[in-house]
This record gives sequence, structure tokens and C-alpha cells, in this order.
Amino acid sequence: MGRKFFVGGNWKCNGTSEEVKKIVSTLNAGQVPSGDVVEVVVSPPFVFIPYVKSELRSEFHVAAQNCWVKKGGAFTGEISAEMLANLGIPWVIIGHSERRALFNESNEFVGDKVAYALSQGLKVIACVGETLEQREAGTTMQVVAAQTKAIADKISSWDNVVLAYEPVWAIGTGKVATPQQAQEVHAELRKWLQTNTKAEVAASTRIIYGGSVNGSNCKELAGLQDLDGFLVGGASLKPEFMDIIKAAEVKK
Ligand SMILES: O=C(CO)COP(=O)(O)O
Repeated sequence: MGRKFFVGGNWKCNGTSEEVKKIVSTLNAGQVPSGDVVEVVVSPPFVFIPYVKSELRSEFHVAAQNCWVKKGGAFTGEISAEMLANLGIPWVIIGHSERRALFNESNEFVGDKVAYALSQGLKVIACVGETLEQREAGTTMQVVAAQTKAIADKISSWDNVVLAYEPVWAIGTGKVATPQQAQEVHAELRKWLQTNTKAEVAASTRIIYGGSVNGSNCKELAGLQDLDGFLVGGASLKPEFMDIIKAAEVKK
């Protein structure tokens, strides 16, 4: 109940300082729906976070795209959850499929990361999603349930977690899940939370969709019963991100 619409922009490994400046000024100039109906979080690459955080209007928040699995130390190249908390960065994306696939992050490792980030006071956008092969084999629900379970097993509260369903075959491909496909998995994920955690968790946890969301397909998706927002990749670098934020009005 009371699930506030959530729109995240995952910039991935993109942007020059000039481009970042431009995106920030577009966001600062854009109109958001009135009535506090949407939470907007953008996730720039680490090096641009301080700039974006200081220049972006205060109702938009920032997220890191990853963090280390435990306390910082001798882990060359990593950024710790403590550092993010220390800089006042409220959110972190964990378990994105690109990290799972390209950096071999296992379900268990993702679960550990989510738990550690939460323990440091961060809020987490936790990503799950099946590959095309898994979908075609009919194992979508088993895959996303196992990914969600690995997180659920390690955490004691879902209060600061947003669950992002991102089918791998829809990421960066222009192939968006149909409203039926998205609603089906979102409803199943909510059912999974209901059965395996608590009814209140299922009712209050936001389940957002990611995968080729753009200014034209966002409205229809936003209308789905169990879809509480988006995690946007490519289109979050463009002015149409403002249109995606406006899709929150559909829920009013
Ligand atoms: O991976 C995504 C967001 O995290 C989605 O990326 P695209 O919107 O570019 O498909």
C-alpha cells in the first residue's frame, strides 16, 4: 500500500563532464508531476556523483551503480558502502545483470552486497531478471525467485529495498517486455514476497521494471497494477527521461 512511483535513471558507464552538465540542466529545468507522487533517483558513474549531487535539484536523489560487498580496505578499484554513506549518497544499485554477467556476481554475492549496503544505511535498488534462454526454457519465475531468495535470505527488512525486474533480453535491445509479460512477472514476484516474507512486505515493496523503457512505452507500462516505477538505461541520458517521470501521473 502507498507505493510511491519510483523512477531511476541508470547512466551506466556513459558520459563526459560536458554531457553530464547537460543532463543535469535538463533535469533541473524539467517539470515533475505535482503532489509528491514520484521519487526520482539518478545513477551517474562514481566520478560524476559529487558534481551531480551538488548541482541537481534537491528533490532528485543520486544512486551509485555498485559498491563493495563488505567493509572497505585493501580492495583496489572498489568503492565501499561506507564511502557512499559518508558522502550522503542515499541509494545504490546492486545486482544489475551487467554486473552479474560481466563480473560474475553470483546470487549469493548479490545477497551479501545488498545486506551490507543496508547495514550501512543505504537504500538499495536490487535487480533481478532472466536471460532470453531462460525465458524460452520456461524458467523465468524460477530464476527471478532464486535471485530474490538469495537477497531475502540475507536481509531482515525490505523497508529500504526497491526490487527491479529487468529481463536481460530487454536491456539495451529496444525489445521491451509486453505489458502482459511485465505484469505477469511483477505479480509473481509480489506473490513470492507474500509467501516467503510478510504480507506487509509484499504490499509495500516497490517492484519496478527496466528494459528499453522510453518516452513512448512508459505510459502503458506505468498503468500496470503491480508495476511501481522504472529503472531506465539509455533513455535516462536523454530529455525523454522527463516524460518517463511524468508517467507517474497514470497512477494518480
Ligand atoms: O539496464 C537497464 C537499467 O538498469 C535498462 O537499460 P535500457 O533502458 O537501456 O534497456
